[in-house]
Amino acid sequence: MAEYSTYGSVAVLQVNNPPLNTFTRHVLQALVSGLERAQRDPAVRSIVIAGKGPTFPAGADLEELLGTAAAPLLSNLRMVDKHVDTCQKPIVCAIHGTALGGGFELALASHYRLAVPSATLSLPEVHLGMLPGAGGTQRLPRVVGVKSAIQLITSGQDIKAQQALTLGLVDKIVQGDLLKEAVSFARSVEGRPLEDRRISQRTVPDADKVDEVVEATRKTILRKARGAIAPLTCVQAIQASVLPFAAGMAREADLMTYLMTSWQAAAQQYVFFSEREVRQWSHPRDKHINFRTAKPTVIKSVGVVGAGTMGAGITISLLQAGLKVVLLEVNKKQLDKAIAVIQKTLRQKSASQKMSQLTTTMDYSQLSDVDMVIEAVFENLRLKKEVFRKLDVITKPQAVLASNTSGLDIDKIAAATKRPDKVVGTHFFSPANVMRLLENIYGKKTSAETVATVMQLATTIGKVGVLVGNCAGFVGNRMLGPYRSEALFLLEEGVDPQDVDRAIEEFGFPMGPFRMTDLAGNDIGWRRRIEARLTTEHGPPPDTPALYRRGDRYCPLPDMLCLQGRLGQKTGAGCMMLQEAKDDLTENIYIRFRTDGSVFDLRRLLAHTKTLEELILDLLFADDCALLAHTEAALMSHHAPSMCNRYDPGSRTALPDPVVLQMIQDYRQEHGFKKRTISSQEIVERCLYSLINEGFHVLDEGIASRALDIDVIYLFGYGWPRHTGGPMYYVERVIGLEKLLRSLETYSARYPNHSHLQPSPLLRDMVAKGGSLAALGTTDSKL
Ligand SMILES: C/C=C(\C)C(=O)SCCNC(=O)CCNC(=O)[C@H](O)C(C)(C)COP(=O)(O)OP(=O)(O)OC[C@H]1O[C@@H](n2cnc3c(N)ncnc32)[C@H](O)[C@@H]1OP(=O)(O)O
Repeated sequence: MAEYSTYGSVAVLQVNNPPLNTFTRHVLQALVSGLERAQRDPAVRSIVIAGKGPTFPAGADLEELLGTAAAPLLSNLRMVDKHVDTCQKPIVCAIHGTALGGGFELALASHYRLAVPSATLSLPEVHLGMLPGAGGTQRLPRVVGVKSAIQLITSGQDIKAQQALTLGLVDKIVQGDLLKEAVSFARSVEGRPLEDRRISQRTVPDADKVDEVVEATRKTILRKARGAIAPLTCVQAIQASVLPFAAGMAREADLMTYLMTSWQAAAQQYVFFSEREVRQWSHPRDKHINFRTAKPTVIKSVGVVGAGTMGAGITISLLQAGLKVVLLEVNKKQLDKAIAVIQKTLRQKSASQKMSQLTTTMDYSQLSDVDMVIEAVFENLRLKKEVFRKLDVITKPQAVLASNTSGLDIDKIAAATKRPDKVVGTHFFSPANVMRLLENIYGKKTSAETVATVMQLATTIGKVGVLVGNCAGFVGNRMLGPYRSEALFLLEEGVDPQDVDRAIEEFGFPMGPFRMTDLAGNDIGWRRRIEARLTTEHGPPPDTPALYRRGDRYCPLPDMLCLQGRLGQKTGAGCMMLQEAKDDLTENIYIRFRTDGSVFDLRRLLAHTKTLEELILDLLFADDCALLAHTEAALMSHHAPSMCNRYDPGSRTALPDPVVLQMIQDYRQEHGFKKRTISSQEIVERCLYSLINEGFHVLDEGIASRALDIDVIYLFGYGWPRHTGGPMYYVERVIGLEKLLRSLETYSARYPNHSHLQPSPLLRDMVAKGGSLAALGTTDSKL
């Protein structure tokens, strides 16, 4: 637990609790015993505290902190820190790996800190809905000042050793053998006065500005917190650091109790474990196939087909993980553009050496030797099948073939090959090198080995991989469907788009449904609806009622907006940016017409905006697959007006567009909708409850195996607010399943033709039998 040894006058205490040396009550008791022994021994004149194995303590043991042992654990930690702080012999912390939370707090209570260059320090408690409750909020500001302490504690960000040295958090960076250096350093400071080494005895450098600093940062913290209570509570604790140390500690302890007993802390700790639990996957249809039984194929090289935004992002992720990549793109200009983006991103990350692992090509035969291919071409089933047919012939028989699709049928794609067992879906989220989620989709014939391979790939490239079944939209986008529909129905009834967005953003989403579709591109859903024959590129299908499709209520507003060329924010601009974007546009439009054998005069085109929209449509639905890649490029640089908002040049701030508001008003009048005032609560409930209700269907059908899989998908792919634990956790632990059922019953009685508001049979069953989502398919008792 804490190994004791002496090197002459130096006692060394090494925390030994693999794998991360986290603090349990027993570890802390062992540390206290070690400290007492060293203090008692007259031959010992200094003490070194270090971590055995790969790291310095990574903080309190969360499993213990979640249970009934939380209070004793915390009080033990505070006691250890007090022992260390007040010790009459100098204590040196030797830091390697990650000194996190309580580990970093122990280091701050010590008199000296040495670190290896690769060490990372941080106080990440805010991500767990807590604050650094063992003196972190009191000692850190005494070193770095209130302003920096607020920044570091409310973000929970990593501090690399060099930065820690600059901030005065570390006294020395050690290049060689850390323990040896720490022992000799400890020996060198023996007998020196300790008073100025005790951080607790220092004053906060910017104490006179504390109120000013808090006032200046409060608004930003509140905005970033999106409803989480921990960040502002951390600030309150930091504010108390200007008080005498003991008073500040008492304030910290009170605020810690408040947070520790909040539902938000429980939700965020659930998120922590769920993020890791998804790695322990099992096949929803056959539990014998799981992370323990299925062996992944070793992947060393990956082909990426398509160098659009997604393909480039995926390539960056793979290169950053040290994999070899062959990037294939049939369009030379697009390929060059992607190479420039990849180069720039890797350079920003100081990882330019990774470029040597990249081969770019326009020739499919270059993929003959890769272990796996990720296809990332335009979202079009015909095109994807064509690509898979080619890949099946060219790649080695054992290569895994993955499709980056956001909702197309994996079985249909697999059927284009003679190796359906090796075909799988890998749904990356945009930007693919930034977003953590990877939704992995198995088809009917996908083998256990292939599933294990893509789940392993997620871990290798630092993503959170979640295994799901095959259905339209998989888990994430399928659940988003009812949410979007309900948002549109709210427009019909009298809410303006920005009011729907505001209510959802107040709940904690970074973006409401309309800003989100504006950003992603409204044409994506439109194309999908056209493929599903719910609409056409010219308007509703003939002989179709305007507000119904196949017996279901349908809101045609987004189709109407797309028909007017309101395709989305794309590169962040509305009509006003169109003029400034001419050059890019010229290039892409030129490509398209060269393929046609003709050259088009863009200036004439811009003079007739309608013609431009027609051209975009023409490109979108072009039969020639080769054109589709150009289409994506053309659309990316086409600064079309957004669906519901306008955007000032260079800004991402959505402004309500009077044109759209008028259009919605005319629409309400035409279809006899009577405008009524709708509360934010109703907006949030109807949108989110219909999404969650779909989650119950997804579980019922075995598309997701566990509620936590859905939560992780929403947390890491869709911006669901982390402090609520995810949609399924939130509804079970905060709202209550019974209340969800009653609300859905009320809304579905009021809107009998909104099918997604009809409570799912699984929900009804659970409420009737008192079942629990947490227990459904969960493999681990931690949660
Ligand atoms: C009051 C509160 C106080 C005083 C605190 O200290 S709160 C805790 C502060 N510390 C943290 O928040 C650290 C959390 N852990 C991490 O950030 C990471 O685990 C890591 C950076 C330390 C290591 O990352 P990585 O190498 O990727 O490993 P994993 O994240 O996969 O973790 C390996 C297994 O260890 C379990 N784990 C990690 N941290 C803790 C912890 N603090 N308590 C208990 N268990 C922890 C994690 O769940 C993994 O378990 P398995 O999934 O393998 O079963």
